[in-house]
Amino acid sequence: EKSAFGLFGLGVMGKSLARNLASKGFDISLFNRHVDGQEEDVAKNFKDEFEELSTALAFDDVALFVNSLQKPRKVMLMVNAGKTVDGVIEDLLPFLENGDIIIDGGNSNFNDTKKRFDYLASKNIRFVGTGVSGGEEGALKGPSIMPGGDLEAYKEVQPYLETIAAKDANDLPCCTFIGTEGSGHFVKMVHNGIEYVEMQLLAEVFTILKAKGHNPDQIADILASWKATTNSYLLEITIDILRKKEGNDWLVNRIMDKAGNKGTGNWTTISSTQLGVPSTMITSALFARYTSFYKEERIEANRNFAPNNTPNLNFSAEELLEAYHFARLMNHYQGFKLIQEASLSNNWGLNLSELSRIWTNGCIIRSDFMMELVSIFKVSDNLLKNDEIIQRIKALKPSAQKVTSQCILNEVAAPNLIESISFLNSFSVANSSANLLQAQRDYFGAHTYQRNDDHTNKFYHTDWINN
Ligand SMILES: O=C(O)[C@H](O)[C@@H](O)[C@H](O)[C@H](O)COP(=O)(O)O
Repeated sequence: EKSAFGLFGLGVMGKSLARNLASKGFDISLFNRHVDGQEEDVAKNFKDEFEELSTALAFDDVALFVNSLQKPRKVMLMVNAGKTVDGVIEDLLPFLENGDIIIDGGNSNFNDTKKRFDYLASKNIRFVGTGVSGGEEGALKGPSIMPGGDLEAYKEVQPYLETIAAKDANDLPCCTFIGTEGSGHFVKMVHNGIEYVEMQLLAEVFTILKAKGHNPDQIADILASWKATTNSYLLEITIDILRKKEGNDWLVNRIMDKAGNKGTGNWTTISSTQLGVPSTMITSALFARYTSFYKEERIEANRNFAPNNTPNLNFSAEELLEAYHFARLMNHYQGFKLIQEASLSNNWGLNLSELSRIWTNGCIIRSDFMMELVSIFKVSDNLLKNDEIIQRIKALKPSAQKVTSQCILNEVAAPNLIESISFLNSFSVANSSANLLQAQRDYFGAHTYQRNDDHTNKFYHTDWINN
């Protein structure tokens, strides 16, 4: 009996997706290469480990794996992003036939996905570049899935992806065709950018509440009280993490404060600069991770610059919650703005309401606020033009100003919270000082400028030195 679906690559996510597919009754084939120097047959051992995989077929030979699949073959790659994907595609190609489908479910760069889409199309192989979010547990119980590329090919794999996906509040799959080319991986990339900020904001709340003298358990209690107002998956896991003890100490206190990253936040920042979109929150969250890596220099800088008095932060936990929520609003505004701009510049025609719907469950940034965005984006694509959001920002801004200004005065590190209010301050200036930048550029480089009393597209140059 041939398998209906092939899963290539049994890392953390691959294993979870395989068990998810099998538990939904799909006949699947599994492939994992031999790990160098190890006799172990990864796929076979994995299959034998779980009841739900009893009917699955396991392979470490590419030809046998491909041959075990029904036509058109559907092969989902769950391998590391980058060159590995191209290598695996080259390994598969000799055994695939016209019309077969490759799905790349890793965190691939959307530019690579576009190239692979075109390359494989030239060989009559159909390609679906799909974002998969939810981590190990999400992939097992129901991730959020963001497929993009070949719509007809998507229709062939839709039953598998939609069946394993998380379900939204109306029991609809958190999986929808995003758009052509690398659009699926693009929105997954920005999902991760938004994720970076959500995590950084919680880290800054942790910093502030520590500076106010609270221990991790007390901070977990405060965050738990916030769930009623604005719950999210990341808030919930942060509470669990802060409660985790190791002996008499909290485990979090034993973890080295150097935050890693695997590239998606970096790519989001690069895309923002290329598209000319001020994703200042994502960039500052990424740079906060980079700053954390300068551990030795930070210790030295702490000796030279840090104040030796106890911070005097006289704002309430309620005001901190409002500042946190204000910053989350700015984060989601910037993230969806980047997606909207990329959609326009690539002609992807992305639907922000549908995108926020598939992010209401399964993914890392699922939250109560994301649930609201589904209906908000039905009204307008721009959060800062939505009446209800405008009123909410106005109501939250005083606390954001109070919390961030006191963090600055007390030298408490809160770059993302501070960036959120700084961004709105800049973004809500009708007449900014960019006119001086234009004059300076024209002064030293004759770069010309437009005049605000001439509404044609005319550009002017002034000889600032001789006249
Ligand atoms: O949506 C998800 O399931 C996660 O985002 C997942 O994709 C992964 O955990 C990130 O890649 C972590 O990214 P960093 O290693 O860059 O923090």
